[in-house]
This record gives sequence, structure tokens and C-alpha cells, in this order.
Amino acid sequence: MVSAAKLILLRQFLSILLSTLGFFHFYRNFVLLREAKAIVSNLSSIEVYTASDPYMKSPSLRSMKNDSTSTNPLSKSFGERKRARIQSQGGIRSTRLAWDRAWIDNVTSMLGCPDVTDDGIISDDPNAYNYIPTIESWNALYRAYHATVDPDSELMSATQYQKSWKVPIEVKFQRPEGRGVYAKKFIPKGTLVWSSTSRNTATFLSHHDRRKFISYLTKDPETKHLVCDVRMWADVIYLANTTNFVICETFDEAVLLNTIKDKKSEGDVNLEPQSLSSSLDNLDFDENDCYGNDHYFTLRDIQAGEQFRIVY
Ligand SMILES: C[S@@+](CC[C@H](N)C(=O)[O-])C[C@H]1O[C@@H](n2cnc3c(N)ncnc32)[C@H](O)[C@@H]1O
Repeated sequence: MVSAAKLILLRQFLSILLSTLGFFHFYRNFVLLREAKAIVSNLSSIEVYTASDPYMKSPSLRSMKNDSTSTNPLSKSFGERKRARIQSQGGIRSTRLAWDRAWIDNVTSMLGCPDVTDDGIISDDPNAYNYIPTIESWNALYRAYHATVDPDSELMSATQYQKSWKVPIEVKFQRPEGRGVYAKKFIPKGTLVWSSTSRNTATFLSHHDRRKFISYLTKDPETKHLVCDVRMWADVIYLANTTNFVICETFDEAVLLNTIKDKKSEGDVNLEPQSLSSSLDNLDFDENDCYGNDHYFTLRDIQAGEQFRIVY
């Protein structure tokens, strides 16, 4: 008798628990969707981005005037601070990824960003978005990161930190792949062309942080178009020996490196990543760091005007 009553109580308890969890899940998704809609409706006017928008060709980005004078002293405890944040937040769980993607898709589609797949730009509209980021664009992203995610971050504005590219480069746009990075002069095989440290790569420890960053960009008419770009540039890096991950986004032209689409084009790959145990400028290497130890070397001689390609 007693055990039957206990069983009924247990079943009731379980069903209440499941309904509560279900409700929270529903509520959380509802809040996320409302958040995305609110951002878009807060934009004074939703413009469809075209190459003819004047601010896209040469963004003035008023507020970045102070970048060259602002200081961002290096902190020795950066790695520890980051590890503590990762631990306190328990890292990021993959279950939230789909929702986060839906949120970003919602914002970018309402902003009029072009449809882009892994095979490149879908639209043949000649006026579709083809913005080439400038140093002001990278600085705007840096400022948005500091304003929304981590004011004490070691991430530096491009004005202050320009050491990532070791060779002269040029960014050009072509369809369907969009922007790409090209060598401006001959580069011999085995040359180090790009290095990353946490000075030029933002680390997001939660999807919430990345959404705050993106929302911030949407608020300024001079930066909102950058949302069309940052949606494509995030990488997910798994933390050592865990299933948790961090989201990494580099704020320089390395995010514009294109890949190849088939085996036939293997010869077009001309850069390879290498992790170096000895220090180049990766003084802040940390196994949980976004690209803390990433370097690209030329696989072969590269001619002036050739596009850099990596495998991803
Ligand atoms: C990290 S971004 C590279 C920069 C990108 N081209 C841009 O304009 O922002 C990766 C995206 O570039 C495009 N892409 C890269 N390599 C490509 C290729 N070989 N063919 C077509 N599209 C490519 C795909 O749309 C891919 O999702």
C-alpha cells in the first residue's frame, strides 16, 4: 500500500518536474526570439545593404577617434582570469548553438544581409553587400567587444596592434566567394605570413556575450552593417579535455581567408597552419585560448597578386 502511494507521489513529482523544465525551456526560447525582434524593431530604419550606401564604402565611424591614444595595458593575469571565467560559467554547451544561430539569422535577415552559404554568396545582385573592411571596421569591433563583453580584455584595436600580418596584403571581392586576401608581392616558400595572439582575437565565453556584442553593433548606423560580416567569422574552439567550447573571432583580415571546394583545387592551397612551441609573438599562449598559438606559413612560393587559401 505504502509503496504504491510512494510510487504515485514519485510519478506526480516527476511529471511536475518535467512540466516545469519544459516551461523554462519554452520561456527561454520565447525570450530569445523576443530579444531578436526587439533589436530589429529598435533600428530606426531597416536598410538593405548595397554597395552604394556611402558609409559602407568609407565608414567614418566617428567614435573611434580616440583609438590611437587609448591605452590598453597588458595584464599578466589574463590567462588566469579567462580560465576563472570559463570555470565560473561552466563553458558553453552545444545545445544552445541552434538557438543562437536562429537568433543571428533572424537579425541578419531583417538587416538585409545577403544569403551566404559555404559555397559563397547566393544572390547575383550586382549591388549586393561587398564591403571591404578597413582598419576602422576592426577598431569598431574591438570597441564593441570592450563595451559589451570584457572591458579589461587584452584585445587591442587594430590601430594599436598591427603585428598579425607579416607580409603586405590586399583584400579583394569576387563572386561567389566574396572577400579574399591576396599577396601584394612575391613571397618565398616557408615564410611566416600571419600570427595570432589574444591581442587580435576576441574570445566569447557564452552565446549571450556574443549576442550582446552583435546587438551593440546594430545600434549604430555606422556599424550595424558589420553584423553581416561577424556572423560568418566566428569559430568554435573546444577547450582541452572537455566538451565545452569558446567562440573565437579574429578582428583582422585573417577572417577573410577563403578555402577550396574540391580535391581538384588542392594546388590552390598555399598556406598551412603551424603551432610553434617556441615563442614568436605568442607570449600569451594558453591551451584554452582562441588561436593563442596560430601561425600561417607559405606551403610554396606565392606570386604577387595570388590569393591566399587555407583548408577549413
Ligand atoms: C571565413 S569566411 C571567408 C571570407 C568570406 N569570403 C567573406 O567575404 O567574408 C568563409 C565563407 O567564405 C565563402 N568561401 C570561402 N571559400 C570559398 C570557395 N572556395 N568558394 C565559395 N565560397 C567560399 C563561404 O561563403 C564561406 O562560408
